[in-house]
Amino acid sequence: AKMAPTQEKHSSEELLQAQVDLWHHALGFVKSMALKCAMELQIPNTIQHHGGSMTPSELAAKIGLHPSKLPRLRRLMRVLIVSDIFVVHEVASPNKEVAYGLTPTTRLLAIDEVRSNLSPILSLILDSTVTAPFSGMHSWFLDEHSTSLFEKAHGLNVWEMAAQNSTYNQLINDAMVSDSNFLMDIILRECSGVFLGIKSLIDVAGGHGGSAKAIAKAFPQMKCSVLDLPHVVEEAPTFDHVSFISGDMFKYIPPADALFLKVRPLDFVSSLRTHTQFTIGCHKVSI
Ligand SMILES: C[S@@+](CC[C@H](N)C(=O)[O-])C[C@H]1O[C@@H](n2cnc3c(N)ncnc32)[C@H](O)[C@@H]1O
Repeated sequence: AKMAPTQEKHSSEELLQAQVDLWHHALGFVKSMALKCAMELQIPNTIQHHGGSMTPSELAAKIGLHPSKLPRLRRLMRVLIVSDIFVVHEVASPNKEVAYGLTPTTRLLAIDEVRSNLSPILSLILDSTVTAPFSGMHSWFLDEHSTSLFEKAHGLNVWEMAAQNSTYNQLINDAMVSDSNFLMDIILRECSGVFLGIKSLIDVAGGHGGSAKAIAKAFPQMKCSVLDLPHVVEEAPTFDHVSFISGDMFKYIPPADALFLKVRPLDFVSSLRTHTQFTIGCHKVSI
């Protein structure tokens, strides 16, 4: 009798490469966690305050690590250097020491750059309330009634959690302001024309007013308001020229010349590239 076709034979090299690919993919989370760790150890700020360059031992001493952790600090930094989060260069010393430096990416995390500091939004993205639900993704798929991955894991949605927990409320509100400060500079630089002629504007679900503040500053004649949920508005700062309205956008939005709705859809398929869309009246702008 004819034998069943045997499994296609692969060379040892192909098998080993396939195994390495699996390992790389499975360990992808190490990149995120290394970034979280560097932020929590204040590494971007520490290097920035030291003039933009530090040797591993200088860095370890400054952030308060025991000398026994130095080899692991080098390893952490190697992960981040491979991802172009930091750079490394050799310093002119007899023992050929290296020094770590910042890149345009990490400069966005250094506290001195107040307007464009993205660490609050990254702290939210890397928070365990956001990352942990991903390990239950299969049960979300198998549950026909589940809404979001977050809700499946926590039993309530992000806004409900923020309403119940003031620390979480602050984490979210600060995150949104940091994203808005950064993006509004670019939006106002690239397409401020869409705002011309508008006398009153409401930023719908505008958080703590990061966007509204930037618009009001660029267009002082415009009456700018922010509509958001009560637990957000209660903690909102006060700004000249921006008023806050507490309410639910699904129930009532006060009239205005323009409604501004800034959303940031995450496109997981195209490897987590994000883009921003904002809508003003009939204009829909994507950057
Ligand atoms: C992802 S944040 C975006 C904040 C802001 N638009 C920005 O781009 O920085 C979503 C905001 O929607 C608010 N929100 C959620 N549900 C809402 C509702 N039903 N009515 C009004 N605001 C709501 C949240 O409190 C939060 O501030």
